[in-house]
Amino acid sequence: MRFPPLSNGAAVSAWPAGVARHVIDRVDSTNAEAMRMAPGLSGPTWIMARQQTAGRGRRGRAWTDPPGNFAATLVLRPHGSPADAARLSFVAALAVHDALRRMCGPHLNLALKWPNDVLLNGGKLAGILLESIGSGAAIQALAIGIGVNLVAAPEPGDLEPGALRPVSLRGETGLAVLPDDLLCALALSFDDWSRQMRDFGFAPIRSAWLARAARLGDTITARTGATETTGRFDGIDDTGALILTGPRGRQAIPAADIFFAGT
Ligand SMILES: O=C(O)CCCC[C@@H]1SC[C@@H]2NC(=O)N[C@@H]21
Repeated sequence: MRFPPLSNGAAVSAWPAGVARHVIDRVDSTNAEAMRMAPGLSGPTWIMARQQTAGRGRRGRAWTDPPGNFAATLVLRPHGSPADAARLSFVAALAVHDALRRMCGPHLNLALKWPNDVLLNGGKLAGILLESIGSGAAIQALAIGIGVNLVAAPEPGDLEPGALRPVSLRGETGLAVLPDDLLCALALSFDDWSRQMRDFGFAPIRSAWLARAARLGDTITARTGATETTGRFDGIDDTGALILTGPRGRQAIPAADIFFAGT
């Protein structure tokens, strides 16, 4: 099937073999729908909604997306360990980055922010939320939810103090990318990167992610609950934890929100 070239980002028609897709007009959250559908799915499936009424973000935050923005969830039955499942968030961030570059061109000023945001011109363009059915060694299904502000970004006043400026692709560049086209590009890109991880492990994912990382080598702050750690951002380890080097030496931080000075 060929999508008509309605956007000024390149239209994408190919779709990875063995992967299903469901497109829904309106749903509470594609991640919630993924959890409901997972028991009946026979293989990897992308669920995309044209509108979400109760989109969810990381750490219990809400995620708003009007029609025209991208909201989709990939449901997988992960074969590896729970740690491998967590590493798929880096695969997803790389896939979003590369799909947008492929559609919009190499000059699109994209970067990745740990753990898995995609930035455009330094503002937050896309977020990723991993949720699972089952836990530990018994993960039955993994939902990788991806939201991209293609046409509109939330008002900064609706966000928590210190949150990165939200941006949209259209607002920053004037480019129009259709959610259906991005879904195809993203599904292909995710397929490529997840094969890399299956065949060669996390090392190539880690290096590709670091090559696209924002503020590598800069001083940043990681906040987990009431605990704040400030230090030099020295990369990620082989579990995907953030490496910060500060007055207390080198620390690996498995989960946090990070803040850049001056944003
Ligand atoms: O807080 C974040 O940065 C993560 C946002 C993830 C939003 C996406 S939109 C598609 C999927 N469905 C949801 O309810 N959330 C994710």
